[in-house]
Amino acid sequence: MNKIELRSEFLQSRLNTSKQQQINHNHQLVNHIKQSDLWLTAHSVAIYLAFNGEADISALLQTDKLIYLPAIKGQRMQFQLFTTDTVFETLSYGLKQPKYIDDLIQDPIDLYLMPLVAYDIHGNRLGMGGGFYDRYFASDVTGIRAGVAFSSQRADQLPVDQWDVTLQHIFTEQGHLIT
Ligand SMILES: Nc1nc2c(c(=O)[nH]1)N(C=O)[C@@H](CNc1ccc(C(=O)N[C@@H](CCC(=O)O)C(=O)O)cc1)CN2
Ligand SMILES: Nc1ncnc2c1ncn2[C@@H]1O[C@H](COP(=O)(O)OP(=O)(O)OP(=O)(O)O)[C@@H](O)[C@H]1O
Repeated sequence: MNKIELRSEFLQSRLNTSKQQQINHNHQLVNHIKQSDLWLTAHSVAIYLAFNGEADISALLQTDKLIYLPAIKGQRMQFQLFTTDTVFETLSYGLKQPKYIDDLIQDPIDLYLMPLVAYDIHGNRLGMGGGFYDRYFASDVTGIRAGVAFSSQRADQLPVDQWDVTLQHIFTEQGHLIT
């Protein structure tokens, strides 16, 4: 299967999980993340606001760490510091994000927790198809790349394009996988 077929299949299967199951899995996921050395040693962490049935780790917003959220404009994505003053906007397809700040200088971030549509145990990642994370990491970015997903989003072997950026870690409700 190609990426487009895999994406539609995994997006569909993600929507088939019951509400209660999702709540349980989100809770387990957040606990695995919070117990990990990755989280414990990071000062600044990029997370995301779940949409479209993604694993919801927004409980991590309540922390002493510096939390960053992605904001997109055109083809660009940057990570903006989340504070009590953060103003949000909702994009046409229902994605909520901090209002994009023009001419922002990107702070370095220790740990990136990324949403995904599917992953494999080699650390390959299939996203929404916008290429936002791939383009972001194509420029010199330090920081650890970790994917966040339900274990049902695991694929046997994803197709890989030359621009694809791999995951060094994956968190699911079942635990923490190092690729
Ligand atoms: N929660 C979350 N935030 C995120 C991402 C993500 O995957 N999840 N992104 C990771 O990249 C960026 C947003 N990326 C996106 C990439 C593609 C589409 C997209 O396919 N939009 C379709 C309409 C969607 C639909 O309803 O089918 C479109 O523009 O036509 C949306 C967002 C930044 N923030
Ligand atoms: N480094 C890059 N430079 C230019 N274009 C890129 C780069 N990385 C990805 N792209 C473009 O982004 C598009 C989407 O790529 P892909 O299908 O792998 O996205 P994805 O990883 O699923 O999405 P996302 O990263 O937003 O979650 C591709 O058509 C590709 O041309």
